[in-house]
Amino acid sequence: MERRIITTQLEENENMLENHLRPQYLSEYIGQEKAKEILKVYIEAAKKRKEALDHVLLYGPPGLGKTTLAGIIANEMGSNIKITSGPAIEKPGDMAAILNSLSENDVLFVDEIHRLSRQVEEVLYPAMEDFEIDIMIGKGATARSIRLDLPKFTLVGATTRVGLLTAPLRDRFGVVHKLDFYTTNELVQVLERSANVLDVTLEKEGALELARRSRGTPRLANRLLKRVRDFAQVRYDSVITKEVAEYALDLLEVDRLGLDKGDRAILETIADKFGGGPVGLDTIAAALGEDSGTIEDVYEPYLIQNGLIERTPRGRAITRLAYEHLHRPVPKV
Ligand SMILES: Nc1ncnc2c1ncn2[C@@H]1O[C@H](COP(=O)(O)OP(=O)(O)OP(=O)(O)O)[C@@H](O)[C@H]1O
Repeated sequence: MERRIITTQLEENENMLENHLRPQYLSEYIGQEKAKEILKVYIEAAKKRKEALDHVLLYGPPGLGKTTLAGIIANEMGSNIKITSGPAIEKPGDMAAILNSLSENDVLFVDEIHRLSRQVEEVLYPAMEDFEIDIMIGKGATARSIRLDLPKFTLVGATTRVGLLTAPLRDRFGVVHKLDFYTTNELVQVLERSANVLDVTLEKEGALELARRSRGTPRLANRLLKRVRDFAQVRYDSVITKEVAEYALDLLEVDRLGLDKGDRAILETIADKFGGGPVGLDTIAAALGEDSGTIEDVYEPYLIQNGLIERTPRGRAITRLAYEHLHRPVPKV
């Protein structure tokens, strides 16, 4: 399938924009009230005791603000943050080197932590528990391991697939929190904040239209805002009204539920080629010429969450709501 505007993966050049729009403190972080409340208490307690914060594991779909929250934790603690990711750390020695470079109370953020290899993960166990690492010195028969003390640090791990974490790693986090999709109202606040930073006028109805089509995800809301801003600047005196938002989003083929062409192709394929299902994931993938893992991880969660697709023991089936959304007659059973 072609490149998606609504993909939650970062696009080229988007990093700069993301950093620009990132809230710096808990008070600016919109929504996720439970996570904020818990973190506030833990952060205050750690600061009072002049200790590093307990290790924190954040999980949930991409683009909901895990990286942002890790940065906020460091800011609120008055510490520095080092950022890395599971796939970037290939060898146990790489992890040892990163840990060794930390200073007292630093935050180490490991994105996609479920992708650490077992050997790399094992370096983390004593580091997280006792702030120590074992390092091998020498080779062959003369090799021996020595124990090194580490500064007290806070590991903030993020994952979209918490089920893939091993039990020993998961158990070493003192705080484990799931981030939820944002409500439309919360996304309106995210958009209003971003519009301010980007210096574009966003009318309430325009914000609502964008929020509704952003799949509960701040990253998508910000991306759609940026695209629509381009339209508004070129044609509409830089004001994003409901009409401008609707016009631009329709042109971008992001529909009223936030679905794009790729999502609709999945629903249409199940409807047209497989009588609405149930049909196996691999069959759907083959019919679309798409990878089944991508369908399962990237497309399907939102379609299921919104009641458009059902998972049955015999495969995927589309729902009545999906037929209605596609403007097709619901088949009689
Ligand atoms: N609660 C929030 N309030 C305001 N803006 C937010 C919030 N959460 C996220 N954002 C914005 O959304 C964008 C994406 O957030 P972030 O990169 O933290 O997501 P993520 O969950 O870490 O995604 P990934 O796991 O894919 O890296 C950022 O630009 C950030 O400014």
